[in-house]
Parts: sequence; C-alpha cells; structure tokens
Amino acid sequence: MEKQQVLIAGLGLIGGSIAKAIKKESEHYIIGFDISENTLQFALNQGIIDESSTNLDEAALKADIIIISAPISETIQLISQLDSLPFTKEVIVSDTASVKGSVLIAANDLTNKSIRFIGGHPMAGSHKKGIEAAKAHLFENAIYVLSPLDNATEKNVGTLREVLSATKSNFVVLQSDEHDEMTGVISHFPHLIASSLVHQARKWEKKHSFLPKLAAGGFRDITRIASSNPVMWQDIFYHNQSKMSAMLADWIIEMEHLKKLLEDNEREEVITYLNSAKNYRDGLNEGDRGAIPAFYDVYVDIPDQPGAIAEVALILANASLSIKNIEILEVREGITGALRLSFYTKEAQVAGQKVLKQRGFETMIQS
Ligand SMILES: NC(=O)c1ccc[n+]([C@@H]2O[C@H](COP(=O)([O-])OP(=O)(O)OC[C@H]3O[C@@H](n4cnc5c(N)ncnc54)[C@H](O)[C@@H]3O)[C@@H](O)[C@H]2O)c1
Ligand SMILES: O=C(O)C(=O)C[C@]1(C(=O)O)C=C[C@@H](O)C=C1
Repeated sequence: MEKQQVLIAGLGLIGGSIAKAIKKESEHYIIGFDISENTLQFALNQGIIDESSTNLDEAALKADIIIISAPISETIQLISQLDSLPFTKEVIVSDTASVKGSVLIAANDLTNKSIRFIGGHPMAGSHKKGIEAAKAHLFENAIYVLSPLDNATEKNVGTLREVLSATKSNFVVLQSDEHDEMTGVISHFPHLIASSLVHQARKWEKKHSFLPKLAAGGFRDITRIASSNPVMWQDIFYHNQSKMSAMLADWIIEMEHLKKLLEDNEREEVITYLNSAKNYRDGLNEGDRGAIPAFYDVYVDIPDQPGAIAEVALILANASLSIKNIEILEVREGITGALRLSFYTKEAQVAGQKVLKQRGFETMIQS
C-alpha cells in the first residue's frame, strides 16, 4: 500500500507499542505527539518515531491516519480538538481507549466532514505504563477491536487495518455497547475485584503481621493487575460506570449465594460451583490466544542453587526461543523451586518444554 503519514497522539505503553510495530514492519512515516517532552525525546532517540511534534493541530494536518492513544478523558478532548481543523483531505481517526461508548459519542458529535472515525481497542496490555514499557510485539495474536462510525467506509477500515496489521493482531468489529459490556466482564470488573482482594489482605494484616509472607502463587496470580496504573483504571471505571455498577450488583448477589452455600455446609454444591468454573476457565485455553495471554506457560522445577535460572535461560536461548516473562515461584532455601516461563506462542511453549525435558528438567504445562 501507499506510504501513509501516521500520527500517534499519546506515546505511552499502547501508542508506543503501536508505533514500534508499524516502524518494525512497514515503511509508513510516524509522527509522534505527546504532552510529555521526555516521552517525545525518548521516542525520537530510540527511533520509535520519525518526527516529533508538540503541536497537535500542525501534526494532524500532515497526517493520513491519526491514532489517539491517550487516557480516555484526554482522548475525548483530543477528538473534539480535531473537529475545528481545516483538513484538506480525508483523514482516518482512531483511538485505543479501553471503553468505547463515551469515545464514540464524542466522535459522533464531530461536524468536520473530512474525519472518518473508527474506534479501536487492542485487547492486550500490561500493568506497566509509559513508552519505556512499549513493545513491538505487545499485540501479537491479540484481539484488536474496531468500531467504525457510519462516516467511515469499508475502504477506510481496510486502510486502517493494513497499517495496524503490523501489530499482528486479529481484528474484530464490535458495536461500542457490546464492546463495553464484554470488556466490563472480562477486563474492567476483574480489575476492581483484584484491588479489593489486596485491600482485604491489607486489613487482615493488622491482625496477622506474618500474613504477606504466606502470599504465594495464588494470591500473586489473582492480584497482579492490582499493580496497574490507578489513574488509567479510574478513568476506565468512570467511563464504563453504568456497566460496572450493574456487574457489581450481580456480583454481590453471587457472593450472597456463595456465603449461604458455605454457611449451610452445602459441600456437593460447592464442588459443583468450583467445577463449573474450572471447566469454563480450562475451556478458555482452547484455540487461539484471546484476552488471556498467560496461557503459553511452562512450569519448570529447579534446584535452589546459583546458576539454575541462567541454565534454563541458556537452554532456551540456544534453541532460539524467546521468553516473554519469567517468574520464580515458591523458592525456599535448600529445596526445589519452580519457574513459570511464559512464551509468546503455543509452538514456542511446546518447543520450550521439549528442550528442557531433554536436558533433564521436570516440566509441566497446565491443562
Ligand atoms: N495499559 C493497557 O493495558 C491498555 C490496553 C489497551 C488499551 N489501553 C488504553 O490505551 C490508552 C493509553 O493507555 P496506556 O496504557 O498507553 O497509558 P500510558 O500512561 O502508558 O500512556 C499515555 C500517554 O498519553 C500521554 N498523554 C496524556 N494526555 C495527553 C494529551 N492530552 N495529549 C497527548 N498525549 C497525552 C501521556 O503523556 C502518555 O505518554 C488508554 O485510553 C487506555 O485505556 C490501555
Ligand atoms: O495484561 C494486563 O495487565 C491488562 O490489564 C491488559 C488489559 C486486560 O486484559 O484487561 C487491560 C486493559 C485493556 O484495555 C486491555 C487489556
């Protein structure tokens, strides 16, 4: 396709990752805009963008495609700023905000005839923020939601998809309301619960000061996302407020039901409850990677001795297998511990397990 001038407004974790992917995989020209001078300088120094700008209007007038990747409230404000610009050609505008309803309402209010708006949301991320955490492969195999407004043609959607194909994600078109309900269930609400579990532990620590030392794999797994950017998440809850509030009401009813099962010692029913959750959760493992990226994990038993982790890493490096994440689980003095290795793909997961087994390591893939 023709070389496009792509403006990325907001070069944090998500905007930076999109810029890196486009830069790596294509010839498109990338202009970066951000309110942080340091971010722009970093992006230029690292070759993540071709040009930096501190003037949105000037940069926008040069662009064929504008991807706004700022916090949601800022995204809405940036969209309305674009409305008054004297574009001389059609411009595709997209965003990456985690909630689509309020963004599309703002885009619907646009009167500028040159703007073709296509809402966007890559369903991958991290608990980190800022351009330093940006990765070209962040969205590989992830779902990328697109929500075009009526003013965007099939051709516009095709052009945006072509440029974003550098992210190697899988595109799906959703209406904003269904998007916000589904991400509410699968992303936003779990975040609220993760934070509330941390609060619960903190309260109980007043009684048992030793309690944090008992926080093993389970607590860490379920609360990882509580370490995310609080300002971003408040913004998400705010913009998805009505859906979150309905889900919270549902959850409270569910908890009351569970409370009753426990109080009445309904042991069989509790097994049924846990079993049906397990079956559903295990089923999410099947097929391609969806919103849950941690599935390509291999657990490896390692002796608690110097060099053990390096040895595992070296075996994988020699097999040209990249590790997405490495986590040490349950290593206590003098006994066997475990590593959780996360790979980018199913193939790498299987190959990783095979080479480690060949070298005598006890390994496990959770099914
Ligand atoms: N973090 C995730 O896991 C994730 C995943 C998918 C989508 N999102 C969405 O993507 C968007 C960006 O999130 P992020 O994680 O990259 O946040 P981030 O904090 O890493 O980056 C945000 C960037 O926007 C810049 N910014 C703030 N206000 C601005 C403005 N008015 N004009 C230009 N730049 C501005 C900041 O300086 C920063 O560089 C949010 O809307 C978020 O909901 C986040
Ligand atoms: O991986 C994480 O840490 C994330 O929280 C990413 C995550 C999610 O899966 O809920 C968070 C917000 C987004 O809008 C999309 C993805």
